[in-house]
Amino acid sequence: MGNNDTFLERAFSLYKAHSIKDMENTLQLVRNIIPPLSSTKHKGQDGRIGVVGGCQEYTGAPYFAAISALKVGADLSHVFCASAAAPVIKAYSPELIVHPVLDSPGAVHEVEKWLPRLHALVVGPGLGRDDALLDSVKGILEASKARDIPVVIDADGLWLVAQQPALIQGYRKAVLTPNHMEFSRLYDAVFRGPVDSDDRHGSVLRLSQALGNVTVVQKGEHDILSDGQQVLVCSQEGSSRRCGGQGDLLSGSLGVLVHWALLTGPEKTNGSSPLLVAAFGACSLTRQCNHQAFQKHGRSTTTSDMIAEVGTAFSKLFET
Ligand SMILES: NC(=O)C1=CN([C@@H]2O[C@H](COP(=O)(O)OP(=O)(O)OC[C@H]3O[C@@H](n4cnc5c(N)ncnc54)[C@H](O)[C@@H]3O)[C@@H](O)[C@H]2O)[C@@H](O)CC1
Ligand SMILES: Nc1ncnc2c1ncn2[C@@H]1O[C@H](COP(=O)(O)OP(=O)(O)OP(=O)(O)O)[C@@H](O)[C@H]1O
Ligand SMILES: [Mg+2]
Repeated sequence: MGNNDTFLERAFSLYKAHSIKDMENTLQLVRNIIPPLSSTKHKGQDGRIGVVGGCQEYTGAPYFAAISALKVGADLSHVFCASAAAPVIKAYSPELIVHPVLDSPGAVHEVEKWLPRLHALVVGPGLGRDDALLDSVKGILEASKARDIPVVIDADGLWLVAQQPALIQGYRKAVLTPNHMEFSRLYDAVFRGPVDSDDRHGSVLRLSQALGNVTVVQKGEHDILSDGQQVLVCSQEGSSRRCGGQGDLLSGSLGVLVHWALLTGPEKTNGSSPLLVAAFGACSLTRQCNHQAFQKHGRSTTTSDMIAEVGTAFSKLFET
């Protein structure tokens, strides 16, 4: 019995040491995709990101995503939202460019006009599930694919994808960031059966493969990421505090990192998919923000406290 305990402890610490080494290797790849700060660059070069989301009920989520993109290092951050949400989001922040277009009849055209000027779209935070709005978002996704623009799909954007997986099937520049519920919903929609909760790695791998190698990030106690070939695990230490909005910080950050990763290309990511490396970066960053904010605020930590940590968390992880 005693021997067995020692064996298990050793096996566990070996596993832990191995995974810490893996994490460190992958963090190094994230560092490789970060563009240097330079006085010769013009505004916009480090990223122009669009967030599609925000409706009468939810204004926090698109704000969190869009401000996170800026704090990570994008130069410009746009929000395309329903008209009722726009004044609220504008009032949170003078830093965001807010377009009250999503519930207008010409929504797809209004967003399409901006697409040539955007490097990546984050679709879903605070979008809601109104059919007319979702129908416009379907058109926006199709227009983005036609222009080869990378898309991060989160929250109610994943609700739409679960209704119509064909929308992103085979689109290699899509990253899906489901939480526990959103993952089950997607899995069930694609495989017509429940997730095997004992095999999270296999489930994420299979879902990515079935969707034609879109990148899937299953958030949870450990984040499991796959592009249908590799599976990565992000166990960066966070905290036990699970306030709403942490996922929005993740998807907004990922919008910028996806753009940077695609600019850099696979030569600098050691053969791993640039999108997978970007996703690992966003997961590590979100969890590190959570960790730092919790050190200061404990149980009262909120997503705004985490956003205040983005700069120092980023330096600690990626600029040391
Ligand atoms: N301040 C805001 O405006 C916020 C708005 N949000 C928006 O709210 C809308 C709905 O998002 P939801 O995430 O609630 O999506 P869902 O409506 O799919 O609900 C997810 C449910 O799953 C539960 N859950 C989460 N993790 C679980 C786990 N490990 N095991 C069991 N249950 C679990 C949650 O409590 C929640 O009730 C989206 O538009 C989203 O962007 C959220 O982003 C939170 C912040
Ligand atoms: N049990 C956990 N322990 C540590 N970190 C976690 C845990 N669960 C989730 N996280 C982290 O919190 C972040 C958001 O994940 P979460 O599952 O809360 O997303 P979400 O439900 O989409 O959030 P939101 O409220 O913004 O919609 C991710 O970075 C994830 O790694
Ligand atoms: Mg969410």
